[in-house]
Amino acid sequence: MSTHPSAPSPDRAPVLVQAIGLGVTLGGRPVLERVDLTVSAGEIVTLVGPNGAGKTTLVRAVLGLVRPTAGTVRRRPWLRVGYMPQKLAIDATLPLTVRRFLGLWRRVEPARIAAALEEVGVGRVADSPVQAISGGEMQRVLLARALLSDPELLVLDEPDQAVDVQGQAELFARIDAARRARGCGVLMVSHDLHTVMARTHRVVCINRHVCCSGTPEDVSRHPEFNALFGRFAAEVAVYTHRHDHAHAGDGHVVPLPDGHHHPEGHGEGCHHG
Ligand SMILES: Nc1ncnc2c1ncn2[C@@H]1O[C@H](COP(=O)(O)OP(=O)(O)OP(=O)(O)O)[C@@H](O)[C@H]1O
Repeated sequence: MSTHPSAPSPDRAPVLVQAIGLGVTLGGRPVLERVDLTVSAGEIVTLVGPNGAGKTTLVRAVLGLVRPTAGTVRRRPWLRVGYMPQKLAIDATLPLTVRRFLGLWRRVEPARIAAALEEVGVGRVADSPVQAISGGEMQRVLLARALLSDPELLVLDEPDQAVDVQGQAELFARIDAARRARGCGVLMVSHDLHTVMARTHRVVCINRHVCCSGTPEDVSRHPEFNALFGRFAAEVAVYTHRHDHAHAGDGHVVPLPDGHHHPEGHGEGCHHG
C-alpha cells in the first residue's frame, strides 16, 4: 500500500457510527465530556491521547458496551462490527488451539478461519496452543477474529501493542488492506503517533474531551496536541500556535477572553489531569 491510505469521500460515504455530546461517568468520576465523533464507511479514524484519557471508554460507548450519562450514540441499523479489544483474558489452563479459539464465538467454516489467519499473516500458528503464541502473534489472531464477523466497522483498540517496530508497519498495512477489501470503516486507538500520522485519514485527540480533530496534518499542528505530546509534536509540528482555551482543575474547558492566549507548550492554563 501507499504510505498514506487514499482518502475516501466522507461527504458521500454512509455514516456508520456517530456520538453526539457524549458524556460518560464511571465510579462517580467524569471520564468523557461532550464528545462528538463520527466514523463513515471507508475511512480510518484514530483516537490518540494520554493514558487514562478515555479512549477505550469512548470506543466501548460507541459500541454500546458502556452506557452514556449524557448525549447520544447512533449506530447504523444492523451494523456489523468487528471488535478487537485492548485486553482479552484467556484461561491459561484451557487446552485451546488458535483455530478452536477463533471458533468459540460463532459458527465459522474452518476455511474462513484459515483464510482470516492468512490474511493477517499468521496462518502458521493455526494449530498452536493459544497460550503459546507470542504477544505480536496474538494481536494478529485477535485482528483475524475481528475480521471473521465480515465487519462494516472494524474497531481496534491498540492493535499495535506488543508488536515490534517492523511488525507495526506491516500490521497497519494489513489493516488497511482489510479495509480496502471490505470497504469498511476503521475506528482505532493507537499510541504509535508516527504510524497514526502516516496511515490515518482522521485523528481525534482525546483527553476526557475532544482536544482537537482533523487530518493528521491539522492535528499535529494543534496547540492541544502539542501540549499533550510535546516532544513528539515538536518533531512533526511546523509552526507555532496559541491556546485559545484553558482547563479548570477538574478538566473542564474554560474559554479564554479574546486576545488572551497561552503560548504553545507553556501549559499554564492547560491542565490535563
Ligand atoms: N469501570 C470503571 N470504573 C471506574 N473508572 C474506570 C472504569 N473504567 C475505566 N475507568 C477510568 O476511566 C479513565 C479512562 O480510562 P480508559 O481505559 O478509557 O482510558 P484510555 O485512554 O483508553 O487509557 P490507556 O491509553 O491507558 O489505555 C481512567 O482513569 C480509568 O481509570
